[in-house]
Amino acid sequence: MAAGGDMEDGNGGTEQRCRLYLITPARIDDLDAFARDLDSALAAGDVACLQLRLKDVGDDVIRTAARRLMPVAHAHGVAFLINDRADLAVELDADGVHLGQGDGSVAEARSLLGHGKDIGVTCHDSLHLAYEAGEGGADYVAFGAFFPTQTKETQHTPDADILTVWDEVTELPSVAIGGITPENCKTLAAAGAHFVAVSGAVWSDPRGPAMAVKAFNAALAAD
Ligand SMILES: Cc1ncc(COP(=O)(O)OP(=O)(O)O)c(N)n1
Ligand SMILES: Cc1ncsc1CCOP(=O)(O)O
Ligand SMILES: [Mg+2]
Repeated sequence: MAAGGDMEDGNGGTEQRCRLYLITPARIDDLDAFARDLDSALAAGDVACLQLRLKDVGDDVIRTAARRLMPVAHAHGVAFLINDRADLAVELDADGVHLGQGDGSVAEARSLLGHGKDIGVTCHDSLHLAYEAGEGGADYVAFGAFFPTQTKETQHTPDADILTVWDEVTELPSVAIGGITPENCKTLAAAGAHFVAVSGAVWSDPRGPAMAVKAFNAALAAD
């Protein structure tokens, strides 16, 4: 799905249907140390995508982080998306953008990014928002938060059934997000999620991010 990295979902013939989608912490104090952690995490197993999700920082901080981290992602064949900002995604030649309901339209992002890039849309617990995003030309829709999370204040807590319904009515990939761990991710994959988007359970794992990636891939591969 993306030029610089492989965001193909499992339906593309890979042996594992549901794949891991990583999201950076909202704040990265030591960029070089994070880049080393990222490199070891991506070397540890299959990851479809990394989303740079810095919050409450200036554009130059996002630019610096993207220029340091995108090459690491691409070295492992991992797509690199920017959160919120289609304009920066274009400027930085990222593989796409993730848009929340307040981050501008798919049409606007597509006019900036063109068709070779991935545009994802937050759809909370709403099939209506997902249909709207799909009709607008989104490349994936994201539902969540499925489990309690400390990473983001969320009002929406969908049931996993929404993933099954979505999988039955369309081939447009779905991403599940919110409090996902190696212990609970399989329920979402079994329900139909094409990707599980994860932040805290990887970057805050006391065993280190590489062991967390291994644990997720072991859980997602298990029957
Ligand atoms: C894959 C994925 N899904 C949902 C979100 C949340 O986006 P949004 O609602 O715009 O909230 P912020 O992440 O911008 O705080 C996401 N970033 N990625
Ligand atoms: C960005 C976002 N959107 C809904 S929940 C969430 C946080 C995901 O992070 P974590 O995997 O740590 O719960
Ligand atoms: Mg957003």
